[in-house]
Amino acid sequence: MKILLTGQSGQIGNELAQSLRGLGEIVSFSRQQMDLSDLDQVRDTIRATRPDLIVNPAAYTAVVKAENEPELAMRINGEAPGVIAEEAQRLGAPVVHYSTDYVFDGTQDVPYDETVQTHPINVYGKSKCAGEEAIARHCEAYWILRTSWVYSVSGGNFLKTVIRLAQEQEKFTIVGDQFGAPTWSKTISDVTRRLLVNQQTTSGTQIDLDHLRRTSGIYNLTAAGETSWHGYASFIVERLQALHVPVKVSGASVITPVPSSTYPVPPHRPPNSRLSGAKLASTFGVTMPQWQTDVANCLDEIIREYNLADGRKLA
Ligand SMILES: NC(=O)C1=CN([C@@H]2O[C@H](COP(=O)(O)OP(=O)(O)OC[C@H]3O[C@@H](n4cnc5c(N)ncnc54)[C@H](OP(=O)(O)O)[C@@H]3O)[C@@H](O)[C@H]2O)C=CC1
Ligand SMILES: Cc1cn([C@H]2C[C@H](O)[C@@H](COP(=O)(O)OP(=O)(O)O[C@H]3O[C@@H](C)C(=O)[C@@H](O)[C@H]3O)O2)c(=O)[nH]c1=O
Ligand SMILES: [Mg+2]
Repeated sequence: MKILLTGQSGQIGNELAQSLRGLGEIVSFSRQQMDLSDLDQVRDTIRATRPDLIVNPAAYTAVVKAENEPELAMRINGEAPGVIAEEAQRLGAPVVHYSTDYVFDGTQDVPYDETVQTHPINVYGKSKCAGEEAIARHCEAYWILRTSWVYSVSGGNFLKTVIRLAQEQEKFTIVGDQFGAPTWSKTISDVTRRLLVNQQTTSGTQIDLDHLRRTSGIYNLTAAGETSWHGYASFIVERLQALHVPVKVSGASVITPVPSSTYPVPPHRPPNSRLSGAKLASTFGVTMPQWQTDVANCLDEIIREYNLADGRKLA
Protein backbone atom coordinates (compact mmCIF):
# COMPACT_ATOMS: atom_id res chain seq x y z
CA MET A 1 0.00 0.00 0.00
CA LYS A 2 1.66 3.21 -1.19
CA ILE A 3 0.27 6.37 0.44
CA LEU A 4 1.07 9.75 -1.09
CA LEU A 5 0.99 12.35 1.69
CA THR A 6 1.15 16.13 1.17
CA GLY A 7 1.66 18.92 3.69
CA GLN A 8 3.78 17.00 6.18
CA SER A 9 5.10 20.22 7.71
CA GLY A 10 1.58 21.41 8.53
CA GLN A 11 -0.53 20.87 11.64
CA ILE A 12 -2.57 17.95 10.30
CA GLY A 13 0.07 16.57 7.91
CA ASN A 14 2.66 16.40 10.67
CA GLU A 15 0.34 14.29 12.83
CA LEU A 16 -0.78 12.17 9.86
CA ALA A 17 2.83 11.23 9.14
CA GLN A 18 2.84 9.63 12.60
CA SER A 19 -0.71 8.27 12.69
CA LEU A 20 -0.46 6.58 9.30
CA ARG A 21 2.79 4.84 10.22
CA GLY A 22 2.58 1.09 9.79
CA LEU A 23 -0.29 1.26 7.33
CA GLY A 24 1.89 1.22 4.25
CA GLU A 25 4.75 2.97 2.50
CA ILE A 26 4.26 6.67 3.11
CA VAL A 27 5.64 8.79 0.28
CA SER A 28 5.66 12.32 1.59
CA PHE A 29 6.11 15.36 -0.63
CA SER A 30 7.05 18.77 0.71
CA ARG A 31 6.05 22.00 -1.01
CA GLN A 32 9.50 22.03 -2.66
CA GLN A 33 8.99 18.52 -4.03
CA MET A 34 5.38 18.94 -5.16
CA ASP A 35 4.19 22.53 -5.22
CA LEU A 36 0.39 22.60 -5.35
CA SER A 37 0.57 25.93 -7.18
CA ASP A 38 2.32 24.13 -10.06
CA LEU A 39 -0.43 21.96 -11.50
CA ASP A 40 1.85 20.25 -14.04
CA GLN A 41 4.24 19.29 -11.28
CA VAL A 42 1.36 17.88 -9.24
CA ARG A 43 0.20 15.77 -12.18
CA ASP A 44 3.71 14.55 -13.06
CA THR A 45 4.57 13.70 -9.45
CA ILE A 46 1.43 11.62 -8.95
CA ARG A 47 1.96 9.83 -12.27
CA ALA A 48 5.55 9.01 -11.32
CA THR A 49 4.60 7.86 -7.82
CA ARG A 50 1.52 5.75 -8.67
CA PRO A 51 0.09 5.72 -5.15
CA ASP A 52 -2.77 3.47 -3.96
CA LEU A 53 -4.12 6.27 -1.79
CA ILE A 54 -3.63 10.05 -1.70
CA VAL A 55 -3.97 11.97 1.58
CA ASN A 56 -3.99 15.73 1.05
CA PRO A 57 -3.85 17.99 4.10
CA ALA A 58 -1.72 20.60 2.27
CA ALA A 59 -3.47 23.89 1.67
CA TYR A 60 -3.15 27.66 1.58
CA THR A 61 -4.46 28.38 5.10
CA ALA A 62 -3.52 32.03 5.66
CA VAL A 63 -7.06 33.42 5.82
CA VAL A 64 -6.06 37.08 5.99
CA LYS A 65 -3.30 36.91 3.37
CA ALA A 66 -5.56 35.03 0.97
CA GLU A 67 -7.62 38.19 0.48
CA ASN A 68 -4.62 39.71 -1.34
CA GLU A 69 -3.61 36.52 -3.18
CA PRO A 70 -6.91 35.13 -4.43
CA GLU A 71 -5.45 33.52 -7.56
CA LEU A 72 -2.74 31.69 -5.66
CA ALA A 73 -5.18 30.53 -2.95
CA MET A 74 -7.56 29.33 -5.66
CA ARG A 75 -4.83 27.43 -7.49
CA ILE A 76 -3.60 25.64 -4.33
CA ASN A 77 -6.96 25.05 -2.62
CA GLY A 78 -9.33 25.00 -5.57
CA GLU A 79 -7.51 23.72 -8.66
CA ALA A 80 -4.76 21.43 -7.32
CA PRO A 81 -7.32 19.16 -5.58
CA GLY A 82 -8.99 18.75 -8.98
CA VAL A 83 -5.72 17.59 -10.54
CA ILE A 84 -5.11 15.28 -7.59
CA ALA A 85 -8.61 13.85 -8.03
CA GLU A 86 -8.20 13.36 -11.80
CA GLU A 87 -4.92 11.53 -11.39
CA ALA A 88 -6.26 9.49 -8.46
CA GLN A 89 -9.21 8.44 -10.59
CA ARG A 90 -6.87 7.29 -13.39
CA LEU A 91 -4.97 5.17 -10.88
CA GLY A 92 -8.08 3.91 -9.06
CA ALA A 93 -6.69 5.46 -5.88
CA PRO A 94 -9.09 7.05 -3.38
CA VAL A 95 -8.42 10.53 -2.00
CA VAL A 96 -8.62 11.77 1.58
CA HIS A 97 -8.94 15.56 1.54
CA TYR A 98 -9.47 18.10 4.32
CA SER A 99 -11.82 21.04 4.28
CA THR A 100 -13.25 23.67 6.55
CA ASP A 101 -16.20 25.29 8.31
CA TYR A 102 -15.38 28.40 6.23
CA VAL A 103 -17.20 26.88 3.22
CA PHE A 104 -20.35 28.25 4.93
CA ASP A 105 -21.50 31.81 5.56
CA GLY A 106 -22.39 30.89 9.15
CA THR A 107 -25.82 32.49 9.12
CA GLN A 108 -27.68 29.26 9.91
CA ASP A 109 -28.80 28.91 13.56
CA VAL A 110 -28.06 25.21 14.04
CA PRO A 111 -24.92 23.14 13.35
CA TYR A 112 -24.26 22.50 9.65
CA ASP A 113 -24.67 18.97 8.37
CA GLU A 114 -23.16 17.66 5.15
CA THR A 115 -26.31 18.25 3.08
CA VAL A 116 -26.38 22.03 3.46
CA GLN A 117 -25.45 24.06 0.38
CA THR A 118 -22.10 25.83 0.78
CA HIS A 119 -21.86 29.61 0.65
CA PRO A 120 -18.38 30.92 1.48
CA ILE A 121 -17.86 34.57 2.41
CA ASN A 122 -14.10 35.03 2.06
CA VAL A 123 -11.33 34.13 -0.40
CA TYR A 124 -10.02 31.21 1.65
CA GLY A 125 -13.55 29.79 2.03
CA LYS A 126 -14.27 30.20 -1.69
CA SER A 127 -11.03 28.47 -2.63
CA LYS A 128 -11.69 25.55 -0.25
CA CYS A 129 -15.21 25.27 -1.59
CA ALA A 130 -13.86 25.04 -5.14
CA GLY A 131 -11.50 22.28 -3.96
CA GLU A 132 -14.37 20.26 -2.50
CA GLU A 133 -16.31 20.57 -5.74
CA ALA A 134 -13.29 19.59 -7.85
CA ILE A 135 -12.66 16.46 -5.79
CA ALA A 136 -16.29 15.38 -5.98
CA ARG A 137 -16.39 16.07 -9.72
CA HIS A 138 -13.20 14.30 -10.73
CA CYS A 139 -13.01 11.17 -8.63
CA GLU A 140 -15.44 8.55 -7.41
CA ALA A 141 -13.78 7.50 -4.15
CA TYR A 142 -12.99 10.24 -1.66
CA TRP A 143 -13.49 11.44 1.84
CA ILE A 144 -13.69 15.18 2.26
CA LEU A 145 -13.19 15.64 5.99
CA ARG A 146 -14.43 19.06 7.12
CA THR A 147 -12.88 20.28 10.31
CA SER A 148 -12.56 23.62 12.15
CA TRP A 149 -10.37 25.84 14.31
CA VAL A 150 -7.39 23.46 14.15
CA TYR A 151 -4.59 23.66 16.71
CA SER A 152 -1.49 21.59 17.46
CA VAL A 153 1.71 21.55 19.49
CA SER A 154 3.74 22.42 16.40
CA GLY A 155 2.78 25.13 13.96
CA GLY A 156 1.07 28.46 14.39
CA ASN A 157 -2.48 28.55 15.68
CA PHE A 158 -4.94 30.50 17.84
CA LEU A 159 -4.17 28.45 20.98
CA LYS A 160 -0.50 29.41 20.83
CA THR A 161 -1.36 33.03 20.01
CA VAL A 162 -3.47 33.18 23.18
CA ILE A 163 -0.65 31.72 25.28
CA ARG A 164 1.65 34.45 23.94
CA LEU A 165 -0.92 37.16 24.64
CA ALA A 166 -1.39 35.83 28.20
CA GLN A 167 2.37 35.87 28.76
CA GLU A 168 2.83 39.38 27.40
CA GLN A 169 -0.29 41.40 28.21
CA GLU A 170 -2.27 42.14 31.35
CA LYS A 171 -5.51 42.20 29.41
CA PHE A 172 -6.74 41.70 25.89
CA THR A 173 -9.89 41.39 23.82
CA ILE A 174 -11.09 38.44 21.75
CA VAL A 175 -13.98 38.12 19.34
CA GLY A 176 -16.99 36.67 21.16
CA ASP A 177 -19.67 36.37 18.50
CA GLN A 178 -18.30 33.55 16.33
CA PHE A 179 -19.06 30.00 17.50
CA GLY A 180 -17.42 26.71 16.61
CA ALA A 181 -15.32 23.83 17.89
CA PRO A 182 -11.54 23.97 18.31
CA THR A 183 -10.19 20.66 16.98
CA TRP A 184 -6.80 19.05 17.73
CA SER A 185 -4.83 17.96 14.68
CA LYS A 186 -3.78 14.83 16.60
CA THR A 187 -7.41 13.78 16.98
CA ILE A 188 -8.08 14.53 13.30
CA SER A 189 -5.20 12.31 12.23
CA ASP A 190 -6.01 9.53 14.72
CA VAL A 191 -9.61 9.47 13.51
CA THR A 192 -8.40 9.48 9.89
CA ARG A 193 -6.40 6.35 10.67
CA ARG A 194 -9.38 4.73 12.35
CA LEU A 195 -11.57 5.43 9.34
CA LEU A 196 -8.92 4.05 6.97
CA VAL A 197 -8.53 0.77 8.84
CA ASN A 198 -12.32 0.59 9.26
CA GLN A 199 -12.13 -0.16 12.97
CA GLN A 200 -13.52 1.63 15.97
CA THR A 201 -10.21 1.23 17.75
CA THR A 202 -6.82 2.15 16.30
CA SER A 203 -5.51 -1.41 16.50
CA GLY A 204 -5.88 -2.37 12.81
CA THR A 205 -2.97 -2.07 10.42
CA GLN A 206 -4.68 -2.83 7.09
CA ILE A 207 -6.21 -0.01 5.10
CA ASP A 208 -9.65 -0.96 3.77
CA LEU A 209 -9.92 0.94 0.48
CA ASP A 210 -13.22 -0.73 -0.42
CA HIS A 211 -14.72 0.63 2.76
CA LEU A 212 -13.57 4.09 1.68
CA ARG A 213 -15.11 3.52 -1.77
CA ARG A 214 -18.43 2.44 -0.22
CA THR A 215 -18.57 5.44 2.09
CA SER A 216 -17.25 8.05 -0.35
CA GLY A 217 -18.47 11.55 0.52
CA ILE A 218 -18.21 14.56 2.80
CA TYR A 219 -17.91 14.12 6.59
CA ASN A 220 -17.71 16.69 9.35
CA LEU A 221 -14.85 15.91 11.72
CA THR A 222 -14.74 18.39 14.59
CA ALA A 223 -14.48 18.11 18.36
CA ALA A 224 -17.77 17.78 20.25
CA GLY A 225 -19.31 20.80 21.95
CA GLU A 226 -19.02 24.43 20.98
CA THR A 227 -17.65 27.73 22.18
CA SER A 228 -16.76 31.19 20.92
CA TRP A 229 -13.20 32.32 20.22
CA HIS A 230 -13.52 34.27 23.48
CA GLY A 231 -14.76 31.19 25.38
CA TYR A 232 -11.86 29.20 23.91
CA ALA A 233 -9.30 31.87 24.91
CA SER A 234 -10.77 32.09 28.42
CA PHE A 235 -10.53 28.32 28.83
CA ILE A 236 -6.84 28.41 27.80
CA VAL A 237 -6.01 31.18 30.27
CA GLU A 238 -7.90 29.49 33.12
CA ARG A 239 -5.96 26.26 32.49
CA LEU A 240 -2.62 28.10 32.41
CA GLN A 241 -3.46 29.72 35.74
CA ALA A 242 -4.69 26.45 37.29
CA LEU A 243 -1.43 24.78 36.22
CA HIS A 244 0.62 27.68 37.70
CA VAL A 245 2.14 28.63 34.37
CA PRO A 246 3.44 32.19 34.80
CA VAL A 247 1.24 34.62 32.85
CA LYS A 248 0.69 38.38 32.95
CA VAL A 249 -3.09 38.25 32.82
CA SER A 250 -4.49 38.15 36.33
CA GLY A 251 -7.84 36.44 35.72
CA ALA A 252 -9.88 35.06 32.85
CA SER A 253 -12.23 38.02 33.25
CA VAL A 254 -9.50 40.33 31.93
CA ILE A 255 -10.13 38.87 28.49
CA THR A 256 -12.98 40.93 27.16
CA PRO A 257 -15.33 39.57 24.48
CA VAL A 258 -15.75 41.98 21.57
CA PRO A 259 -17.98 41.87 18.50
CA SER A 260 -16.26 40.73 15.30
CA SER A 261 -17.32 44.03 13.73
CA THR A 262 -14.67 45.74 15.90
CA TYR A 263 -11.89 43.31 14.88
CA PRO A 264 -9.64 45.38 12.62
CA VAL A 265 -8.45 42.63 10.27
CA PRO A 266 -10.55 41.54 7.28
CA PRO A 267 -12.06 39.26 6.03
CA HIS A 268 -15.43 38.36 7.48
CA ARG A 269 -15.60 34.98 9.14
CA PRO A 270 -18.74 32.87 9.67
CA PRO A 271 -20.58 33.61 12.95
CA ASN A 272 -21.74 29.99 13.15
CA SER A 273 -18.92 27.55 12.43
CA ARG A 274 -20.58 24.61 14.17
CA LEU A 275 -20.53 21.35 12.18
CA SER A 276 -22.74 18.40 13.12
CA GLY A 277 -20.92 15.14 13.91
CA ALA A 278 -24.03 13.00 13.36
CA LYS A 279 -22.99 11.56 9.97
CA LEU A 280 -19.50 10.64 11.20
CA ALA A 281 -21.07 8.89 14.20
CA SER A 282 -23.76 7.04 12.26
CA THR A 283 -21.49 5.96 9.37
CA PHE A 284 -18.35 5.04 11.27
CA GLY A 285 -19.38 4.82 14.93
CA VAL A 286 -16.88 7.55 15.76
CA THR A 287 -17.66 9.85 18.67
CA MET A 288 -15.39 12.86 18.87
CA PRO A 289 -13.91 14.05 22.19
CA GLN A 290 -15.20 17.24 23.82
CA TRP A 291 -13.14 20.24 22.70
CA GLN A 292 -12.16 21.04 26.31
CA THR A 293 -10.62 17.58 26.83
CA ASP A 294 -8.42 17.88 23.75
CA VAL A 295 -7.44 21.52 24.36
CA ALA A 296 -6.39 20.60 27.92
CA ASN A 297 -4.33 17.64 26.68
CA CYS A 298 -2.64 19.63 23.92
CA LEU A 299 -1.96 22.47 26.34
CA ASP A 300 -0.24 20.00 28.69
CA GLU A 301 1.98 18.92 25.80
CA ILE A 302 2.77 22.53 24.84
CA ILE A 303 3.65 23.40 28.45
CA ARG A 304 6.04 20.44 28.60
CA GLU A 305 7.50 20.92 25.12
CA TYR A 306 8.26 24.63 25.62
CA ASN A 307 8.99 24.52 29.40
CA LEU A 308 6.30 27.13 30.04
CA ALA A 309 5.99 26.17 33.73
CA ASP A 310 9.56 27.47 34.20
CA GLY A 311 8.48 30.88 32.94
CA ARG A 312 9.84 30.38 29.42
CA LYS A 313 8.18 32.43 26.70
CA LEU A 314 6.53 30.66 23.81
CA ALA A 315 8.80 31.44 20.88
N1 LIG B 1 -5.91 25.45 10.36
C1 LIG B 1 -7.22 25.39 10.55
O1 LIG B 1 -7.76 26.03 11.47
C2 LIG B 1 -8.09 24.56 9.68
C3 LIG B 1 -7.59 23.86 8.60
N2 LIG B 1 -8.43 23.14 7.79
C4 LIG B 1 -7.92 22.42 6.63
O2 LIG B 1 -7.12 21.35 7.10
C5 LIG B 1 -6.01 21.14 6.22
C6 LIG B 1 -4.73 21.19 7.01
O3 LIG B 1 -4.62 22.44 7.68
P1 LIG B 1 -3.37 22.74 8.63
O4 LIG B 1 -2.62 21.50 8.89
O5 LIG B 1 -3.88 23.57 9.74
O6 LIG B 1 -2.52 23.69 7.67
P2 LIG B 1 -1.06 24.31 7.90
O7 LIG B 1 -1.13 25.71 7.47
O8 LIG B 1 -0.57 23.98 9.26
O9 LIG B 1 -0.19 23.46 6.87
C7 LIG B 1 -0.38 23.62 5.51
C8 LIG B 1 0.53 22.64 4.80
O10 LIG B 1 0.32 22.83 3.40
C9 LIG B 1 1.58 23.04 2.79
N3 LIG B 1 1.47 23.89 1.63
C10 LIG B 1 1.08 25.18 1.58
N4 LIG B 1 1.17 25.64 0.32
C11 LIG B 1 1.62 24.63 -0.44
C12 LIG B 1 1.92 24.48 -1.80
N5 LIG B 1 1.81 25.50 -2.67
N6 LIG B 1 2.36 23.28 -2.25
C13 LIG B 1 2.51 22.24 -1.39
N7 LIG B 1 2.26 22.32 -0.07
C14 LIG B 1 1.80 23.50 0.39
C15 LIG B 1 2.44 23.70 3.86
O11 LIG B 1 3.80 23.56 3.52
P3 LIG B 1 4.89 24.67 3.99
O12 LIG B 1 5.22 24.29 5.41
O13 LIG B 1 6.01 24.51 3.06
O14 LIG B 1 4.21 26.01 3.90
C16 LIG B 1 2.01 22.88 5.07
O15 LIG B 1 2.68 21.66 5.10
C17 LIG B 1 -6.15 22.20 5.13
O16 LIG B 1 -6.85 21.64 4.06
C18 LIG B 1 -7.01 23.27 5.75
O17 LIG B 1 -7.74 23.98 4.80
C19 LIG B 1 -9.76 23.04 8.04
C20 LIG B 1 -10.32 23.71 9.10
C21 LIG B 1 -9.52 24.48 10.02
C1 LIG C 1 -5.30 36.46 16.95
C2 LIG C 1 -6.62 37.03 17.38
C3 LIG C 1 -7.79 36.61 16.76
N1 LIG C 1 -8.97 37.13 17.14
C4 LIG C 1 -10.18 36.67 16.48
C5 LIG C 1 -10.19 36.84 14.97
C6 LIG C 1 -11.04 35.69 14.54
O1 LIG C 1 -12.40 36.05 14.60
C7 LIG C 1 -10.76 34.62 15.56
C8 LIG C 1 -9.74 33.58 15.15
O2 LIG C 1 -8.58 34.19 14.63
P1 LIG C 1 -7.64 33.40 13.63
O3 LIG C 1 -6.71 34.36 13.02
O4 LIG C 1 -7.10 32.19 14.30
O5 LIG C 1 -8.76 32.96 12.58
P2 LIG C 1 -8.65 32.22 11.21
O6 LIG C 1 -7.26 32.21 10.70
O7 LIG C 1 -9.70 32.78 10.37
O8 LIG C 1 -9.02 30.71 11.61
C9 LIG C 1 -9.51 29.86 10.61
O9 LIG C 1 -8.43 29.32 9.88
C10 LIG C 1 -8.84 28.56 8.77
C11 LIG C 1 -7.58 27.97 8.12
C12 LIG C 1 -9.94 27.60 9.01
O10 LIG C 1 -10.15 26.69 8.23
C13 LIG C 1 -10.92 27.92 10.10
O11 LIG C 1 -11.51 26.75 10.63
C14 LIG C 1 -10.34 28.76 11.22
O12 LIG C 1 -9.52 28.00 12.08
O13 LIG C 1 -10.31 35.28 16.72
C15 LIG C 1 -9.07 38.06 18.16
O14 LIG C 1 -10.19 38.49 18.51
N2 LIG C 1 -7.94 38.48 18.78
C16 LIG C 1 -6.71 38.01 18.42
O15 LIG C 1 -5.70 38.43 19.01
MG1 LIG D 1 -5.21 31.83 10.72
